[in-house]
Amino acid sequence: MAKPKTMAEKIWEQHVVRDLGDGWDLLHIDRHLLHDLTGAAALKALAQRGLTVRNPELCFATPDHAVSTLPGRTATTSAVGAGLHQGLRDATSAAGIRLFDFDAGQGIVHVMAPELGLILPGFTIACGDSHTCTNGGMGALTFGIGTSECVHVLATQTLRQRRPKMMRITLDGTLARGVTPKDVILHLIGRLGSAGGKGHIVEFAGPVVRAMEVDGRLTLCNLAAEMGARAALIAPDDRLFAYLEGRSFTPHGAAFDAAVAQWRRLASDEDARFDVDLTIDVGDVRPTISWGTNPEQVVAIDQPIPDPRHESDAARRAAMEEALAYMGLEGGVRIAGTPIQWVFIGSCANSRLSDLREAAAIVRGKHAAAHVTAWVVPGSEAVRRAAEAEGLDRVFTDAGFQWREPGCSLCVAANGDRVPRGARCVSTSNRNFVGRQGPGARTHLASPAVAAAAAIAGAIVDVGRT
Ligand SMILES: CC(C)[C@H](C(=O)O)[C@@H](O)C(=O)O
Ligand code: SF4
Repeated sequence: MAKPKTMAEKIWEQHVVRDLGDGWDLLHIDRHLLHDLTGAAALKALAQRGLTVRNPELCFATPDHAVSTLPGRTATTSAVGAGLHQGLRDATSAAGIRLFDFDAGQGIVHVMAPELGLILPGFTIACGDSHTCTNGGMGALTFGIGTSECVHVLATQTLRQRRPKMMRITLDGTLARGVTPKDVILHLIGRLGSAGGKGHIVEFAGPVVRAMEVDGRLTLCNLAAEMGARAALIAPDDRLFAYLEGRSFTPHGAAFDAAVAQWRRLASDEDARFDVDLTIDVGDVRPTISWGTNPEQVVAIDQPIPDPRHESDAARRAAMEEALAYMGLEGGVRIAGTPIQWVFIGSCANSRLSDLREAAAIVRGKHAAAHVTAWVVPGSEAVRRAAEAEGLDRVFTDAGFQWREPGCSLCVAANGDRVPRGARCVSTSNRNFVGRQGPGARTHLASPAVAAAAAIAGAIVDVGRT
């Protein structure tokens, strides 16, 4: 009998072009996604080496990191981004690569690609970006790679990879009311640590994942990068097939049915062996928020910030003290009640339609606190249009929030926009590193619901109690 395999092993084996020895394989890449930073740089480097793109029809590009998100923007509104955007336009047009430009499907690459049906179960996906793992929520095997590896993929449509270790995290229980996929993944990162998934491809499984909408699965896989995982993925199921049917790049008619039959066989075999196999009951997870400068420094919203004086490990204690000093917080004090000045609802972690609905449900009929600047940045033009069609933009603008154009925006502050020094921002993004949202800016990672509630209250509040 054939050896039982994990889902990642099945996809991996279907894509091996050559065994390179020493645990390395050369893999075929089904889709290569390019953005305005690494994508444009890789195309430039390729041209400089006199090489051409092997399969332009398998490459798809969009400008997201450095574009302006100001309403009414053009390609030159962002002074930092203008050159990068033009570079991506020129290079993709010269290479014959399809560019989803402004007013033509633009968005954060990890938001627009799944919604267009560009990511299908069983595909291998490469992108010069660490959050490529988001796409594992679609049942794809992903590779977040560096610019030089992007050049390799452009030239050969293959990628050299070392065979990974496999980890499964089975999420058991039933989520409490008001607890979102973002809370679950922040909780998991807090519990397992920011190196908890290191060297592994993480498969999320179990009843909580099965009950989760596709958008939520994308959020879960997105933050696997913050657990150090090489990739994350979720077995495709009827919920995903229903999501995929009819999307622009999804197969249609009989081809779709045939694809579904193939996709059903991707799930890990019953007896498949994982190097690490965890089962975690998430029934008691509460809305969760980060307090520090690393995504593992999180706390349930009704709990006090951990006190470094109670930490016995000296290195950890020092890291906690340093984080608290940067964040302007004190250990042992309840996090709820901390005044905030900024809110950012956006990023590839949480800028899909369901995220905007989650935030709008809290904001509707209320107004942001006078001292708070609150931005809503939809993940893609398609999300923006869908949200506007159901009036969500008005819900936000009536409440004093800014309704912006799609892009990475304040998640990484690479387009010139930034949270001011010393300002405290509740952000639905995925990284809270020192200076991530601007020099001296203080970031608290949270769900759209927690961020929206904080904007209204002008302080971090327990959404369970608003
Ligand atoms: C700029 C890009 C290469 C980077 C990444 O790799 O993730 C960015 O998207 C981020 O989130 O920090
Ligand atoms: S939204 Fe943030 S995390 Fe996602 S790709 Fe852009 S910069 Fe990276």
